[in-house]
Amino acid sequence: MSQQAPVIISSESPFASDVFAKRHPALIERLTGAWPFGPGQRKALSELAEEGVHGVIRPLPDSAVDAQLWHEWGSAYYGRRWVEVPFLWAESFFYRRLLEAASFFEPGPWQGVDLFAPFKQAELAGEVVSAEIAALDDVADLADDERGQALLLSSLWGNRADLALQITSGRYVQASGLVADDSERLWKLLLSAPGGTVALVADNAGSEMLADLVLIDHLLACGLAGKVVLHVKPAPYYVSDATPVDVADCLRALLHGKGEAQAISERLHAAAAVGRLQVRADAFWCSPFDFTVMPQSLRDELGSAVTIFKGDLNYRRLVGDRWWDPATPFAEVTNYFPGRTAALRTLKSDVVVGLQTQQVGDLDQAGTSWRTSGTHALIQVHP
Ligand SMILES: O=P(O)(O)OC[C@@]1(O)O[C@H](CO)[C@@H](O)[C@@H]1O
Repeated sequence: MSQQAPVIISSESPFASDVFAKRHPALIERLTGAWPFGPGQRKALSELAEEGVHGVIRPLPDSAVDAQLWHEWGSAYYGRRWVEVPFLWAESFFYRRLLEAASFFEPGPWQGVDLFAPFKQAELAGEVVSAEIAALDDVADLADDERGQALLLSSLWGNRADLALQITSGRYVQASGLVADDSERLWKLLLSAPGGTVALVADNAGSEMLADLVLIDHLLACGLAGKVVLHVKPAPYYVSDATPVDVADCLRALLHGKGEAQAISERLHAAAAVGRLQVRADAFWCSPFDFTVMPQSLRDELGSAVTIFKGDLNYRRLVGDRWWDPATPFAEVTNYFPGRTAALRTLKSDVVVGLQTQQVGDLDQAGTSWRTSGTHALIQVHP
């Protein structure tokens, strides 16, 4: 890479500043409304809300399971205001502190309880998901390549169903357009190594995971993938990020859907039983770093697969959460990554690469918040 762009510090970005000033306090308010938390948890949550807006970053208590790790990871940041440190690190630590406040890792009744479950479950039981499940019967009649493209786009736009984004922006945002579309290259890549391993690094549960599972079924059924490894988060994170339980919930929703949905769920269960579909939840996915410091074991694993990264956060971590010139080639910033890579992402933060300068000018002129509102999306592939 010729030159690294500066890392995004939240105070330099109106979008990132708002995440701390508005999104996090609103989320904490919703959580306190959704759970019968006791006084200790309520106090910890309201202190976290206050700290995020007016205070300085406090470390985890020494008694926390991973206190030592986070003490190291954040040594340069404790005692500073949340918006004055790298956005990527601070958001990740916020979600870790949220779990601490809700006693997620502590032995006791709240241990392992997904505090975002009420929101995830409401989405899965909602009309959007029912309509998606019903529509699968029509998609099944399409020719293979047409069906593949329809499922790829549905997995891509499923990323708009982001519960963190909805907390401050209302329900679903209207889709607008693709600012980069390497989908043809992605199909060529998959066709060039049929029967290989595809790694799908997932983002959100619910509607998006449902679409991801349907795409995975297609890749396995057409022989484009011999095996799919579905990477999810080991713990609740960024509100709607999928965990293994969310994968199981989506498979169950498909199973109860009858018709093609039921058939997909049965095929995926069968694939899981023989190891053709594997679910992995590596601790690295909840760490506050970009993928340049990915552990060697994960690098090796993804290096021999075609890896599809879903969503905004994975994009920020793949290209680096930096103030890139949007015309910087995607290949240049992902060159360090060991394998063949695709990013499927709706744009929900400042970071973007691989666009044309003229195109960026036109988008800026249109006056919309195209980089952060989830109205635009991209499919980028390397090599
Ligand atoms: O990874 P996802 O679910 O697509 O998006 C995560 C997100 O909602 O969280 C961050 C702000 O809180 C942004 O990067 C992005 O908007």
